[in-house]
Amino acid sequence: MSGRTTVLKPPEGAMAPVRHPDAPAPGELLGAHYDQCFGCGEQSGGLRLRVRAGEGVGLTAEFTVDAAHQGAPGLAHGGVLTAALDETLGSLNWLQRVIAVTGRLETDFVRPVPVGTVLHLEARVTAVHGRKIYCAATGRIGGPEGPVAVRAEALFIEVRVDHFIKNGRSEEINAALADPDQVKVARAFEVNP
Ligand SMILES: CCCCCCCCCCCCCCCC(=O)SCCNC(=O)CCNC(=O)[C@H](O)C(C)(C)COP(=O)(O)OP(=O)(O)OC[C@H]1O[C@@H](n2cnc3c(N)ncnc32)[C@H](O)[C@@H]1OP(=O)(O)O
Repeated sequence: MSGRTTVLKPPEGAMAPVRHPDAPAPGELLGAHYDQCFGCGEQSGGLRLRVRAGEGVGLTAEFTVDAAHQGAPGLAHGGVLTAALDETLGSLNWLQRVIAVTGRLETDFVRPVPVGTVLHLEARVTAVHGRKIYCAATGRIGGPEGPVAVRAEALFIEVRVDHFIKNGRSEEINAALADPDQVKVARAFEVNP
């Protein structure tokens, strides 16, 4: 796509993404990866994104823009829309059973998105090269087949659980480590990839 930085173009030798055999079935709702997550958790003012597994290494998500998400009066803030794209793209990792963080994310804002709108998101991994995961997403308004309002391309980088343990504030890390279910998911990805 014109205007994109070259780092978002998969290099020669990049591979097609592989859906993990234990990935959630198409149509299955993916739960929050962390209940305090701004994107998929339940906290007030958050995005409360609902993500469903799709076919291949793809998925869909819905984000309802509410008054807490405004930039201009009655319109969604661009950074909030980018966060919705980021969260949707990050959820793709669950289909590959890897843990990865956003390295680069480029967003096109095509149409303004009014408060009250349901943003219908769709994302897919396009290529993988070593730890680098290339992916793309769109957000449509007026229905899943409606016009594109936002779109993004991104590069995620695979990391180990240690990335969070080393860098996260100890208060939240200790609470997460004390929650066996949360850690079980993260460990399962690493021990049994
Ligand atoms: C108890 C705990 C439970 C935890 C349970 C799991 C929870 C799972 C939560 C997931 C959450 C998701 C939420 C939504 C997604 C976010 O929003 S994630 C948050 C936003 N992102 C970040 O905070 C990332 C901050 N950045 C970093 O930490 C580091 O820069 C990175 C990305 C880990 C890379 O550092 P690194 O591992 O040292 O990698 P490095 O060797 O520099 O680079 C590797 C390759 O990537 C390329 N690369 C790296 N950065 C970039 C970049 N910015 N642009 C272009 N290329 C890049 C390099 O050029 C290199 O390429 P090659 O030489 O291999 O061709």
